[in-house]
Amino acid sequence: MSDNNDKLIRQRRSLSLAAGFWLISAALFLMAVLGLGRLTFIDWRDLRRAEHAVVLIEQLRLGMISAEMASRERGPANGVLGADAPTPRALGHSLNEARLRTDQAYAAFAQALGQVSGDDRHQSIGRQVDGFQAALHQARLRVDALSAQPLARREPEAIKAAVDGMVRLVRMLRPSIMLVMEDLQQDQPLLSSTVSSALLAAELRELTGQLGSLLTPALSRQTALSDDERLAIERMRGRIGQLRVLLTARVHVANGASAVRHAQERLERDYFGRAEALVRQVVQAGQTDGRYGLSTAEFAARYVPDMNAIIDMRDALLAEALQQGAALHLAQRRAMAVMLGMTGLHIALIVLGLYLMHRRVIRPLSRAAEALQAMKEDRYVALVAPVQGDEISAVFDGIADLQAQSRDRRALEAERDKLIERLRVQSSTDFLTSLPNRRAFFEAAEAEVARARRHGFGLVVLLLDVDHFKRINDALGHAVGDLALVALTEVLRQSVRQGDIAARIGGEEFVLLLSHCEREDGLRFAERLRQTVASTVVEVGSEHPPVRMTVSIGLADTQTHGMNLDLLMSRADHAMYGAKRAGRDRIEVAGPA
Ligand SMILES: Nc1nc2c(ncn2[C@@H]2O[C@H](COP(=O)(O)OP(=O)(O)OP(=O)(O)O)[C@@H](O)[C@H]2O)c(=O)[nH]1
Repeated sequence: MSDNNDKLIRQRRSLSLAAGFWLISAALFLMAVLGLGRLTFIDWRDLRRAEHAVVLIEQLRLGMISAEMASRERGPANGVLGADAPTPRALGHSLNEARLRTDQAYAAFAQALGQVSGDDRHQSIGRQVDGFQAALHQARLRVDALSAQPLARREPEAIKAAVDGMVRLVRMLRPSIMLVMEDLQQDQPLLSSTVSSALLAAELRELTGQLGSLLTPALSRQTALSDDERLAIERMRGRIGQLRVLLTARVHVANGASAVRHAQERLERDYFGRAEALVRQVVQAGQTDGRYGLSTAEFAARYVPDMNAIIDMRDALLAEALQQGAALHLAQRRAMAVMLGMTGLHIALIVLGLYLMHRRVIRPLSRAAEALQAMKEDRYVALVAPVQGDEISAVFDGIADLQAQSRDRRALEAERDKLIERLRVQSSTDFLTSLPNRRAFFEAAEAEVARARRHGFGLVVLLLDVDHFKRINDALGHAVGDLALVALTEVLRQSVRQGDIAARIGGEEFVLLLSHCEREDGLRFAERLRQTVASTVVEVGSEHPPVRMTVSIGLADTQTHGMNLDLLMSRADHAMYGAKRAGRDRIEVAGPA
């Protein structure tokens, strides 16, 4: 029993299945949300990077165009520096247009850089923007001041300084472009390789421009090249050659788009074919007699258009990078959409799974547990399975069977108990008079003797026997005898007090145990009883005359005979026979044994 109680207490202390389920559900849900949230965040970050890459490529494009325009501005600037003052109208006009283009390109670049603000790197870009604008202004002032002087008074060093000032401008743009490039390299290494090829093309454009500028002084003089000029030109051609190899290798390795390959073919044909041949021709002439057979303007008219192939190459590479960026962006958006869809589906599945688990397993199990618990207290809770035909419904069917069996068992037990009670009553009751029988009398009398012994009160035993009862039977029949016995029983019942015991212990033999009673009182009671019986007339129907009875009574008491039921009974019996012997219808008090 105590083992069972312990088990019950342990069960109550442990977490219930439903509470455990909610706890695990919450943990599972949280883990799913965190895990999927993290994956979604990674996809979102990649998407932002892809978006950002497109912005960076655009910045680089604008940066390269700014460098190109600054480089292009050198053409009309050189023209103005080579022409006598006042500057011819057409030259001045084309210089102004070139300057406007540089300004516009640079303004667009600076604005694009300004869009990405905040961190230190972009603050340093801001400083570089300011520095470039100041240098541009200075370089232009120098060109303007020099071109305002007559040609003859312009010192070659001053011209060189003015030209160098313009060349330096392009170099000044490089740090800003490289900062953006670094960002791109970090975010999208694949794209950065295409963009760095475009940077190589832009660099090539710059060097080819500078090569043109190196040839221009000798062409305008129409004299042979000086040693310094030849050295500078060869160096420049060497660097251009290196860039060509690098660019070709990159395009080859990257196996670029057809637009890039076409641009490269054009580059080989236009610049490295025609323009390079022109340069070779000029250099050869410059190494001998300086008879070039063409003026600066004629050289520029043939050389500069072929340089456009380099810009086309750069733009094709940039377009390719932008396309790659857009494809990457699209792929990331798709990945993001798929991830969001999967996340939603995942969470929905988890919620659905938990809901079904709760509805179909946890809640029915709790109900089953309640029903089983209630069955112990004889309460029968009806169970309806959420789904028919599954394991839970089988459990519910089993519980319903158990409930039915339990109900039947309880009913049988109740019936059995009633039967036992009836048998118990029957086994201790005389069937004719309904008085306690001999066995029941002794049981009750023993208990009363024990109580009297404990509390010290007295008892009196009266043993009654109907006088000549056989005669009534013989004369009037057994049935009349029975009626007489029932009438006598009624007299006895009405005579005794509550707490006294009246019983039938033989055929026409009765006993009374008077509680809290001493001998004298018992004797008075017996006398009254004897008289009552003697005066009782028993009507036994119209066929027979009424019956009268007398009784002989033997009296024993605890004061005289002690607290011993057997002794009291035998002494009372003895006294009763004494009364019979003495003539009947009398009372005999038993003397000490
Ligand atoms: N009708 C009826 N008679 C019973 C019952 N039990 C015992 N008897 C009868 O009671 C009579 C008892 O007779 P006896 O023992 O000879 O005694 P008695 O005739 O009463 O004479 P004394 O006792 O000597 O006065 C018998 O005839 C029994 O058959 C009963 O339940 N019903």
